Amino acid sequence: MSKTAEVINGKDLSHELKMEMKQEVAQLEKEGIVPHLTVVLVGEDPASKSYVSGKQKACTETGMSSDLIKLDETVTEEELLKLIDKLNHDNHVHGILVQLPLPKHIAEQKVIEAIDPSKDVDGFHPVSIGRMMIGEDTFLPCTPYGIITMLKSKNIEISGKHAVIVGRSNIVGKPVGQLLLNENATVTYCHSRTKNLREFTKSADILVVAVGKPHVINGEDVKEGAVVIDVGVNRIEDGSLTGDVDFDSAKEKASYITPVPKGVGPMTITMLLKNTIKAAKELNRK
Ligand SMILES: NC(=O)C1=CN([C@@H]2O[C@H](COP(=O)(O)OP(=O)(O)OC[C@H]3O[C@@H](n4cnc5c(N)ncnc54)[C@H](OP(=O)(O)O)[C@@H]3O)[C@@H](O)[C@H]2O)C=CC1
Ligand SMILES: Nc1nc(=O)c2c([nH]1)NC[C@@H]1CN(c3ccc(C(=O)N[C@@H](CCC(=O)O)C(=O)O)cc3)C=[N+]21
Repeated sequence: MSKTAEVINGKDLSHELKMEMKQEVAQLEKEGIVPHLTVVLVGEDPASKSYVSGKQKACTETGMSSDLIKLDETVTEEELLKLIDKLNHDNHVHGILVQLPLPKHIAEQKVIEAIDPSKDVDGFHPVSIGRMMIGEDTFLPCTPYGIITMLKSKNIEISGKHAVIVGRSNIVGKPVGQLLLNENATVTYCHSRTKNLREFTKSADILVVAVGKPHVINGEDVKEGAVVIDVGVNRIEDGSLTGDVDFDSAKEKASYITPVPKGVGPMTITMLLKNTIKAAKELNRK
C-alpha cells in the first residue's frame, strides 16, 4: 500500500516568499526605489477583475506600489497601444501587465509586443520568450516560474526526469516545458490532438496539467510516485474552484501534488511581484 502524496501548498510558499520580498522592498525604499506595477484591465469580466485585485493586494502586502488602469470594453486597439507607449516611457512604472484575455477586436499579440521588454513582468514578449529559450537571464513567465519554484522548494529532482506537459499554450504549457528542459528534464508535450494521452501521462515522473477542463486527469492516468502539478483553474456549477486533476484519486498515486485552489495560482501572483522587483532594480541600474 503506497502512502498518499505530500501536498505542495502554493499559498503557504507564497506567504514565505512575500515576507522575504517585503524585506527586499524595504531595503530598496531606503535607496529611494519603490517597485511599481501598472495593471491594465479592459472590460468587466468578473474572473479578470478578481485576479487583478489579487495582484494588487499582493503588491500592498509586500510594500510595493501598484495602480490599475480600467478601460472600457469598447476601447480601440490604437488607444490601448497609445497607453502602453505612454507607460513604456513613464520612469515611475517598472512593470506593465495587460490582463488577458482581451476583447476580440484587439490583437492580443500586437499588444504584448508593444510592451517594452524591460517592463515585461508577465514574460510574454517574444524577446523574453527567446531569452528564456536560450537560457539567458530574463523575466520568466509567472506561472511556469512559480511551478519551478514549487518543485525546488521541495528539492524535487528535475534533471533526467521525464516531464510530461498536457497543454501547449504560449503562457503556460510551452514555457513550463522549456523551463523543465532548461533544468535537464526530458520533456514530452501533449495536447488536444495527442493520441493515447494516458500512455504518455502514465510514463511521467513530473506531470504538469494545463488544459482548462475539470478533472481531465485522474489517479488512473498517474504513475506511482509521480509529481503532479495542476495548473487548471475551473469554476464549476456550485461556484467553487477545481483543477484539471481529480485531486482525491491522483493523490493516492502521486508522491507530491499541488491542490486547486492554494496551489499554482497564488504562486503566479508571487512570481509577478518577483519580476516587478527585478524590473525596478534593473531600471535603476541603467
Ligand atoms: N494557476 C494559474 O496561475 C493559471 C491558471 N491557468 C489555467 O490553466 C488552464 C490552462 O490555461 P491556458 O494554458 O491558458 O489554456 P489554453 O486554452 O490556451 O490551452 C489549453 C491547452 O490544452 C489542450 N487541450 C484541450 N483539451 C485537451 C484534452 N482533452 N486533452 C489534452 N489536451 C487538451 C489544448 O490543445 P490544443 O493546443 O491542441 O488546442 C491547449 O494546448 C486553465 O484552466 C486556466 O484557467 C492559466 C494561467 C495561469
Ligand atoms: N496578463 C496576464 N497575466 C496572467 O498571469 C494571467 C492573465 N493575464 N490572465 C488570466 C490568467 C490566470 N491567472 C491566475 C492568477 C492567479 C490565480 C489564483 O490566485 N488563484 C487562486 C484562487 C483565486 C480565487 O479564489 O479566485 C488559487 O488557485 O488558489 C489564478 C489564475 C493569471 N493569469
